Amino acid sequence: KENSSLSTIVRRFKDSVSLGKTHKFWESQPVGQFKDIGDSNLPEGPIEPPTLLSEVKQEPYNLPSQYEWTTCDMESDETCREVYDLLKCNYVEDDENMFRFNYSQEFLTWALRPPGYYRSWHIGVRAKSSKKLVAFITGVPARIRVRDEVVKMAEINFLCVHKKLRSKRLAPVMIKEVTRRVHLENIWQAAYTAGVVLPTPITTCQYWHRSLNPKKLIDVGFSRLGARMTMSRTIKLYKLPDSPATPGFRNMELRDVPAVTRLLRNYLSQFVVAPDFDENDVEHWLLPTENVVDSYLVESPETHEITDFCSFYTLPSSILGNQNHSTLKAAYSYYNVSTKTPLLQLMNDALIVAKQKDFDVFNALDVMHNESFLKELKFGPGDGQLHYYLYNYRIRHALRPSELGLVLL
Ligand SMILES: CCCCCCCCCCCCCC(=O)SCCNC(=O)CCNC(=O)[C@H](O)C(C)(C)COP(=O)(O)OP(=O)(O)OC[C@H]1O[C@@H](n2cnc3c(N)ncnc32)[C@H](O)[C@@H]1OP(=O)(O)O
Ligand SMILES: CNCCCN(C)c1ncc(F)c(N2CC(C(=O)NCc3cnc4ccccn34)C2)n1
Repeated sequence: KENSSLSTIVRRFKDSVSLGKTHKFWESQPVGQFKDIGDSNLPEGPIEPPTLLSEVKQEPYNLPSQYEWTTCDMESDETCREVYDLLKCNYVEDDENMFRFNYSQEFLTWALRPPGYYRSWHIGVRAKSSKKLVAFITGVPARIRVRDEVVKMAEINFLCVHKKLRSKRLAPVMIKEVTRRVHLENIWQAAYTAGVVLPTPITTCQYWHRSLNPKKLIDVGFSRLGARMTMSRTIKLYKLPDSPATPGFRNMELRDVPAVTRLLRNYLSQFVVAPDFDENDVEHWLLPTENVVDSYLVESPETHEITDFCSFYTLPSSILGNQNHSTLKAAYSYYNVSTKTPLLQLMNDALIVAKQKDFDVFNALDVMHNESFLKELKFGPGDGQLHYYLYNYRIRHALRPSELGLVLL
């Protein structure tokens, strides 16, 4: 978006203010502090040592008296529906409150039940009287490599407080409670992302968007007709072939897990921060799951070697207050590896299959090697930034997005 809208200016102002304001909660936490930026005497690694499990607070943190903790069993359709409804109405919106993420129920059960997950890390808050779910926060276990150290971490996500309960300091209680429950499993680090600036990002990424259905995107206000552009010229600009160009480009299947794991582990080893995926992880996170995650690979027609891989996840957004459309169908670039097929061609094939699947837009962060294809494949810079954070682990210098090999949902 060339001329920054007022909301972007306001957000940038808030971001810069955040650097100056006191963060009563975050200044009490073992995270990089703004005052420490540039202090290269501070060692890289854990900020606080682990404590003895007997020393971890055994009972949950106190909630305001009218609320109670609940563990959300995502295997229960009823509970999963309650979580879905809470997020559908109260989760992340864009700066102009035109869109709100609408993570599907099947996406949530996939995102929250990876190998080795803990049900106790799916934490809800209910009103005692109505039993209504009013807040949520989750963790899932992950092995994250930072430089040459593989660290057991919790990936924290889906922090949500009902709109009616905002600005009551509930979020810090949710965060302390998930921290306590993660500590009980002898895990002392976490990774998380947010659209807001907190102490202290390890890197800040830019979102890029590739129009697939430009007419709808303009109708709903996601994008604007370019200067000196007509609608028909815009539709032609973003037109894509009907089928992928790469010979041997096909859906990933269960039998491909070992080869894809090798390909991905080798590729991710070049980044400073990246997941340490094994075959079980690859089977869960990357095997195609309808309406949740799509993954493709290139199998050489001659040698049957698997040489390239690309994937994207499905995250629709509710369109708030538009007569003609209620849902924005968005695909988010996930993990991509190119060893033989040029990344540009591989990603163009990803755009082609996403368009075939009726997505309206294909989003990508400027992480890994994504910058090499964004402009050429007609992605435009978004106004959303995504800040990456580690909890209880210091990185001496902020990373460039291209040094990051981690995509959170
Ligand atoms: C070892 C294991 C560790 C595990 C934990 C690792 C840490 C995990 C951290 C969580 C990773 C989450 C990853 C995601 O899910 S990011 C997505 C977050 N969710 C949304 O944006 C959905 C819509 N918004 C809401 O539901 C509420 O506004 C939330 C719940 C976000 C804040 O509620 P509310 O607006 O009613 O505010 P408050 O009065 O209760 O509390 C104000 C305090 O909260 C700090 N705040 C505000 N927004 C965030 C945020 N996104 N991450 C961390 N902290 C945040 C804020 O700076 C202030 O602290 P301080 O500035 O005074 O210090
Ligand atoms: C905690 N998990 C982090 C990932 C959650 N993710 C995917 C996310 N976090 C912050 C963002 F800034 C963002 N953006 C995608 C870009 C975009 O599409 N912006 C227009 C738009 C359409 N729908 C929505 C809904 C909410 C916010 C912006 N929206 C900006 N994505």
